[in-house]
Amino acid sequence: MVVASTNDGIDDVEVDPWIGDPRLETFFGPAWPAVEGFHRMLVTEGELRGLIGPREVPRLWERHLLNSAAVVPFLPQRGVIVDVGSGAGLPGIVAAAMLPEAAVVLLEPMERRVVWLGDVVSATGLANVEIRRGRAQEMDEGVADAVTVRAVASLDKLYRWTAPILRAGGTLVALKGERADDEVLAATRAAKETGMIGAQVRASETIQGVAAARVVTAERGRPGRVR
Ligand SMILES: C[S@@+](CC[C@H](N)C(=O)[O-])C[C@H]1O[C@@H](n2cnc3c(N)ncnc32)[C@H](O)[C@@H]1O
Repeated sequence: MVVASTNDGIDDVEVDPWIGDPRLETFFGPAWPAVEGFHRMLVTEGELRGLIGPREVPRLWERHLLNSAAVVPFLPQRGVIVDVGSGAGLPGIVAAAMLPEAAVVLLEPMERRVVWLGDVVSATGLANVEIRRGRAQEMDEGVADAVTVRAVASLDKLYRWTAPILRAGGTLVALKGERADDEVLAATRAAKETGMIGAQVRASETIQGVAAARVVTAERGRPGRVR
């Protein structure tokens, strides 16, 4: 961890080691201006607006923005993606920036966070984002080609909440941590009951040297298909 001493070591400030690293711009490509703008807003306003803790600021790139980018390889280039429990906009804003031809719906029940998401969309100019205030259980049925989710609920709950949102053949893409395999096992019954099939834990790489994210993917079964 990089630490900058601002006052004879009395007031040490942790610095994000990714600041100024050219590999970020290369990795994000055309999405870079929007992702960089989003990062800037999180740094300047994120803590103040209660979206991230102070300790997260120096970890924004690796733990949050690159981690969010890890869902993109499992998402369709076009179609409707619903990000359930967007919060600060993770992974939904990053996915929208990287998939400009997809229509991304950020679903978030908390008013304060909905306002923030609107501010982010205005500031970044992302034209492919719709913000909806509400809970997953209240969302329209069968509308999504994919659902993304990070840090919202256990996988068994996510199956129950998101299977109805997905069209048949649509994919749930859930960022999970170390216990991803255990969660898949624990959700076996919920998978059967909700018609979610083919759950897999995938290691998703972003930039070389960054620990791969663990992503659970599962598909909403098509009627009549053998599981
Ligand atoms: C811990 S935060 C995670 C936010 C963001 N996905 C991230 O990774 O930083 C969980 C978010 O899920 C939202 N949430 C909780 N229950 C929900 C539900 N039933 N449907 C949709 N969102 C929900 C909360 O309001 C909150 O913003």
